[in-house]
Amino acid sequence: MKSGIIIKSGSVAAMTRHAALRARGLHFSFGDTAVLHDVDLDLPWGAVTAIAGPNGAGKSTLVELLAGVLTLQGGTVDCGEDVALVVQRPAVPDSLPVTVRDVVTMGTWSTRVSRRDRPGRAARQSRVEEALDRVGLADLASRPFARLSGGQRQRVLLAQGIVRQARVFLLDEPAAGLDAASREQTRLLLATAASDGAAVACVTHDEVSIAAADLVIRLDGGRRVG
Ligand SMILES: Nc1ncnc2c1ncn2[C@@H]1O[C@H](COP(=O)(O)OP(=O)(O)OP(=O)(O)O)[C@@H](O)[C@H]1O
Repeated sequence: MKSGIIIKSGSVAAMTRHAALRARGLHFSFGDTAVLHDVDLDLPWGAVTAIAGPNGAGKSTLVELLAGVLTLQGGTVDCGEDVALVVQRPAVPDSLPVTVRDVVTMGTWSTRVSRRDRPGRAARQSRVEEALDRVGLADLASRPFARLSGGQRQRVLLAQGIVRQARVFLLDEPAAGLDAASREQTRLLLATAASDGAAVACVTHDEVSIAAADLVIRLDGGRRVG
């Protein structure tokens, strides 16, 4: 993956021109505490971008701004695409009776496709089953979402994004708390999404994931340092 297809076949300048998501001059503060200072970035199509940096550098804040979960205070984010956000610790009340399959099926509720162009029920169901299979959760499809581990919940959200046919995936520490085999499986999933053309960005502390990424964005103290 370090030999990212795009880097080898085109220039970084070309990737920048065709960025799936472009952010300029991002500033963000929690109260009086500034946590991001003038951050610029481009997420290219067809590549995995690792967002790295020490604890408290502002990585999660950055991803939440890019996904629109936090409201911009300064700067711009341009992205005309459906963004799938896979948060660090997907939470759900224990009493909420939703299964893994239900959560993935929510990906078929896209409002970006007109009712007329929406695939039929059977096609939607088979898309859900394929996505469950792709993230390795087919065996857990009927289990309540609240009874999954953190890493499994992240994979469910990833499957939901796949079903939604999201073109931009933002993941906050998809490797955190996973064993080596699951980390490798997640890296492969992200690489496959990128080789299918999606723009993938993941916050990570995992050196193997950073080394495997096509591009690395480094933050320190809320500033872009690489
Ligand atoms: N809701 C909040 N209210 C106040 N300060 C916050 C809040 N969320 C984050 N911060 C602060 O903003 C800074 C950046 O936090 P952020 O979670 O974005 O860093 P991070 O790089 O993702 O860290 P980590 O690697 O530990 O997950 C930290 O100093 C943190 O304490």
